[in-house]
Amino acid sequence: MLKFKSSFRNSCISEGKFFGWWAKSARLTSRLTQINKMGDSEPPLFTFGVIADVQYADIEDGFNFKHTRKRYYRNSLRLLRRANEKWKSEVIQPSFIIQLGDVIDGFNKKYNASERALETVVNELDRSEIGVHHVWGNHEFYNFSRDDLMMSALNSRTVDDTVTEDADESRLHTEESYAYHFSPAPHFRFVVLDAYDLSLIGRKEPSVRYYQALEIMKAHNNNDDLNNPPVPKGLEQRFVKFNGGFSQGQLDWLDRLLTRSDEKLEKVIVVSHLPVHPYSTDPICLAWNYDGVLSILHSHKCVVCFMAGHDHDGGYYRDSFGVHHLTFEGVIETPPESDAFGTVYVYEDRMTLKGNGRVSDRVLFYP
Ligand SMILES: Nc1ncnc2c1ncn2[C@@H]1O[C@H](COP(=O)(O)OP(=O)(O)O)[C@@H](O)[C@H]1O
Repeated sequence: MLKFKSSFRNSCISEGKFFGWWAKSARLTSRLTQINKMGDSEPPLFTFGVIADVQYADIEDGFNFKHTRKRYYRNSLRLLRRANEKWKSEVIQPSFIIQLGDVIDGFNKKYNASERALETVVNELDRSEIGVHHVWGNHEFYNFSRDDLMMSALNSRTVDDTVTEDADESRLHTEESYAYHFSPAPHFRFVVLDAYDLSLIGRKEPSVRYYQALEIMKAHNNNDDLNNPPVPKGLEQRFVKFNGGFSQGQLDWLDRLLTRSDEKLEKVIVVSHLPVHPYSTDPICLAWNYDGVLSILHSHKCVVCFMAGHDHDGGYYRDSFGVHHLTFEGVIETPPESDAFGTVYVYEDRMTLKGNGRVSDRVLFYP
């Protein structure tokens, strides 16, 4: 004990400073304990799980396009299992899970393994018996056509028909885009957006939306390879084939829906594969018409949070309207010894994100 004390004291500058530090640290510990106790003693209204960019494929590890990040294609399934087991073991079971898109990797298409890979991840998710809301990302479209996705296990829009009181509205877009909403608890609503509604990968070539997307791309990107960004830096980088945008029809629907939520004094969480705030992501990952979405979000009081994937490094920004923009770290670029998923505890005045591995803890007070 004495030995420890003296060597410890040797590393401290002075006894006075040591006791000052000790008193400060003790106060902080007690405050943190109080905060934890407050959180623990107050049961959340409900909780939900979030995971992004699993990109599973039964292939050897690889790298991203720039060779700056390793991609762990097989291990991503292990991390998905770990997340699911954690959610399953929670004292308060999550009401649902949000899968933010790119659940299997585009490489599956090359190996004719798309169906098998999808079955593998869906079986994995099914083990917890917690309902999953699936968002569609670019890798969904590398593997499947929009028609195939509509018929697949990745179409979770049917889930909302059982939980929303606005079934008519949720069906509004059945033919047009994969956008829907659901209300898991009174005064809370989630909106799933289709960020590839206008895109070269999510629309068939002879279609109005494909040609609209082509026009947008031609106006901003002259490269032969449209996955190659038009500029090396800045917001214009987002005009690449692996991104997309929201049709005017979808934006009008979102606006109407949020007006209704304002009237009902709801809190709304919007989710999409592509982020919409430039400070919440590397701009190369932004939705083409991110600004159109932002101006709608900002014209309604009900919006509290926007969650996205796509940028595997993740990001966070609270904008000037108090809306939290969370971009979740991608599972695919998460080393085997780490994790990348979160559980969100929803309260009357805030949401608390409990992150795992690369996903940080955050307290998100409503605007
Ligand atoms: N700078 C770039 N130039 C050309 N092609 C690119 C560039 N960045 C990505 N790509 C291509 O775009 C596609 C999507 O990129 P990828 O990194 O797989 O997306 P994600 O981050 O969604 O996994 C891939 O085919 C990739 O090779």
